[in-house]
Amino acid sequence: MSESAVDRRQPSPQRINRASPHQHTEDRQWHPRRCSAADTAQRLATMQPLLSLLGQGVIAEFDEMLRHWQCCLVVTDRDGVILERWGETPLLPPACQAWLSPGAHWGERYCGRNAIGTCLAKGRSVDVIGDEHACGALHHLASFAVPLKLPNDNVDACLALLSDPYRNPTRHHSGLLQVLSMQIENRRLINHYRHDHYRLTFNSNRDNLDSPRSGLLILDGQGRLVASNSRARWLLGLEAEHARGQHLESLCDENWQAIVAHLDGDMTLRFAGRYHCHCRLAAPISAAPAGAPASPLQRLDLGDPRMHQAITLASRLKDSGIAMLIRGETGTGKEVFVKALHAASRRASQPLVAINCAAIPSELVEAELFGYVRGAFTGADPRGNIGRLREADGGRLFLDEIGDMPLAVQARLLRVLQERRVTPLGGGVSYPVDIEVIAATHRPLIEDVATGRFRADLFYRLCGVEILLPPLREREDRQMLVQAVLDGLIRDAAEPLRDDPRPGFSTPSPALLDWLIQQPWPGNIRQLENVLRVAMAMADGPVLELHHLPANLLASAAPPATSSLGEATPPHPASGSLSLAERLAEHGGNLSALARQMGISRTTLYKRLREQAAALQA
Ligand SMILES: Nc1ncnc2c1ncn2[C@@H]1O[C@H](COP(=O)(O)OP(=O)(O)OP(=O)(O)O)[C@@H](O)[C@H]1O
Repeated sequence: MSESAVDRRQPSPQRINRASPHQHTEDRQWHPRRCSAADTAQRLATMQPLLSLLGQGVIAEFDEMLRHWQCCLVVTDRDGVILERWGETPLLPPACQAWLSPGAHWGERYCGRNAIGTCLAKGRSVDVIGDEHACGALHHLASFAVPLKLPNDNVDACLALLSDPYRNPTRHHSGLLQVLSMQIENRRLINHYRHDHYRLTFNSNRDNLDSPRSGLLILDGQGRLVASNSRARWLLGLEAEHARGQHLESLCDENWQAIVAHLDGDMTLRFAGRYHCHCRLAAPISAAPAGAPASPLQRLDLGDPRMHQAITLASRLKDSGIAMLIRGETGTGKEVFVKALHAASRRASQPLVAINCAAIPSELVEAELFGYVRGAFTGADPRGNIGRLREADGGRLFLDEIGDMPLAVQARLLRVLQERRVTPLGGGVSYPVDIEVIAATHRPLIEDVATGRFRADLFYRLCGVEILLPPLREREDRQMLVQAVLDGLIRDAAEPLRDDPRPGFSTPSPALLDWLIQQPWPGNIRQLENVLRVAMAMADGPVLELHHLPANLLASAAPPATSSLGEATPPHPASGSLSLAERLAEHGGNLSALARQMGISRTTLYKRLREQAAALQA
């Protein structure tokens, strides 16, 4: 008999057979439970992203080792419920095997001390061998567990190796688990941030840069730290909560521009003034020109062919002087698109001045646009006003809802665009302006030209090219967009909610994602954003579930009808038979609250109220 075989038959008396004075009490108190099939299925669905990541080759690499050690590997959710199992444990008694299959609940509240439950409770790796388990049914086991963390560092799962306790395999088992958990942590970080962040991998040995033991820093376009793996924080002596937001330049001796110049190549950086590390910087997947951060426009390209076409067109024309008219239903992201276009253009450092032609009373549009001299009209600011056109000098003027511009103002605007000079109201002096103009509308403006509501000459000056943004329900990248909108909400909430104990990372459960993707979204991305905001507020963890949405929100989706855009546009959600004025009264006159419920902007609501009032008077 070989030495290792002898070892296998000789369990350590201290660990395996040590009698516990409380053993019998504990046996009665602690016992693993099984979740119902429905509960297990729900848990599996929630953790699907992690399970498919494990299935994508992470586990396959260790198959042979599991067979050799005759042990099994399980992954559990945050409660300690086993979700999946790999490998066999032929030496374990059948009663024990039952606790290694999906649905078995290893939470400490049922099993007492055990590697899985205790690891999840403490948030660190734990090994429990033989009668160290509180539950007598588990005394035949040696179990080793490591926590798995989300990109925001919160533990959401656990990975455990389970075997009979006779092999004394602690060192190998915990080593394997550490490597696996690092690999999973890295994959999750890379997957989560792959689209618009840089990845800096570092190691003391150039040949080990691909190892899961390498440090990994996730950086934004300016070189600020957005996330990191635990190995990187350990190597650099960073605390998780203080690491975020630090600039890479404060950690090493090189400036960001010089580091970006080495994109995809190897380089050496000196960290903390002492440690020389071999490093490799990888670009975000969507970054187009090598070495440059992804442009704000490209970041909107999440995989929908029509959005891709719109973004490509805008990217080509952004500095050409050709006027662009952005058209799309309310909430499709026209303003976001214009802001991204401006930020990506040569005029990015100059002002982008937006004016919403639907929101300003028609008699004030001229004053707002062209400005006025002192005492130009009753009620005017006594100091005069230079007007939005001159405010935009050197930059870009964004005329939102251009279809609502009064005809008289259209004539004056046309003159300004032809002469490139502005004359304020009440004054004879004209001022030169250097502006690019970009306009947006939800209306088919060409039809307004045909009916005489919009000047043809102004239309052709503003519409060198029309860029159409697809409604959300027709976009093929809805899944990516849901996560992008969530990421935006988390970023927005980060500052004011710094003391909020809720996790800073959210992801929809498969069921919620499915539901979100199926909805007709009459209010497009704005409505989706509002729904996600509600889910985030209702959720008590990082996973947003369908049941986090109030029933009225779930019921508010309606089938598409035909709109003035000439495309399918659903009716307003939950419109019922109440007039807008009545619904406004129900909201205590709060325009924002009603607009939010309808999934439209305040401006659009205000306009619809005016239209309804006019229709009632007619
Ligand atoms: N690509 C995107 N990623 C994340 N959020 C987005 C995106 N596009 C739009 N949004 C969000 O959707 C909402 C509506 O966007 P935006 O105001 O640009 O739409 P719009 O078409 O100009 O609407 P309206 O016609 O009603 O003025 C905003 O709150 C914005 O933050």
